[in-house]
Amino acid sequence: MSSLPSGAIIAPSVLAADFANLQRDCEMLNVSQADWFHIDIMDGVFVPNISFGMPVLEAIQRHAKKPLDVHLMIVQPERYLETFKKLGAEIITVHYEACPHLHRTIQQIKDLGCKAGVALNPHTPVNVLEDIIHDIDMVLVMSVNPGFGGQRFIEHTYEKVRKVRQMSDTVMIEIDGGVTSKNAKQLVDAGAKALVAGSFVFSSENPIQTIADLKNI
Ligand SMILES: O=C(CO)[C@@H](O)[C@H](O)COP(=O)(O)O
Ligand SMILES: [Fe+2]
Repeated sequence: MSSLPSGAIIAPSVLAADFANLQRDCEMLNVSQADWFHIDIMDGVFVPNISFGMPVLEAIQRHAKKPLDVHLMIVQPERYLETFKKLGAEIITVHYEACPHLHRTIQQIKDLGCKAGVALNPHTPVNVLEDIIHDIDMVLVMSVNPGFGGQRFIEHTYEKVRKVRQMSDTVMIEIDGGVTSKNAKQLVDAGAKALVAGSFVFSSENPIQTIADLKNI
């Protein structure tokens, strides 16, 4: 991806924001050192939880002044790609496990002018990406089972990140789930570039400072 910051990209997950104060939390992210807004879309089918949909994303878009990094935990994501683009998505990530025609789905995302990411569940080996990795902009390595914020980081993630980095020098690697200041540096050292953090940021006393701490690992 072009014009990337030299350090880690910090992408706070809006799933952990206070939805009764969404504008306030978006404005907090705007003034913080956060690079992206991470947007978790869950359909209750691919994952056992429903997060939020288009009206909420439309509200986020009105207040967010940074790129929207949209993580689709839904079946048949190709049905909604155009809508997510219209709602401001700059990066769209679909799950390998949800896309039988992954190459086509990736092309559709790129044809919309978005960056294309592929997410892997914790049990999915990285070698399934062998024939697609050079067509995508980002690999999202799930470091928890998708569906919920606030879960514990799976330690095997470091090994997966190293394997993805061996497959490609250039692909962006994003880590999602249970990221804190305790594991952030080791993840970056293993080859990660973008770190998603939900509860660690929004449950902290001073989210702006917490984001700055992650940024400066
Ligand atoms: O995609 C997901 C969960 O499925 C994540 O983006 C979580 O929202 C991250 O939250 P924390 O684990 O950082 O609390
Ligand atoms: Fe996510």
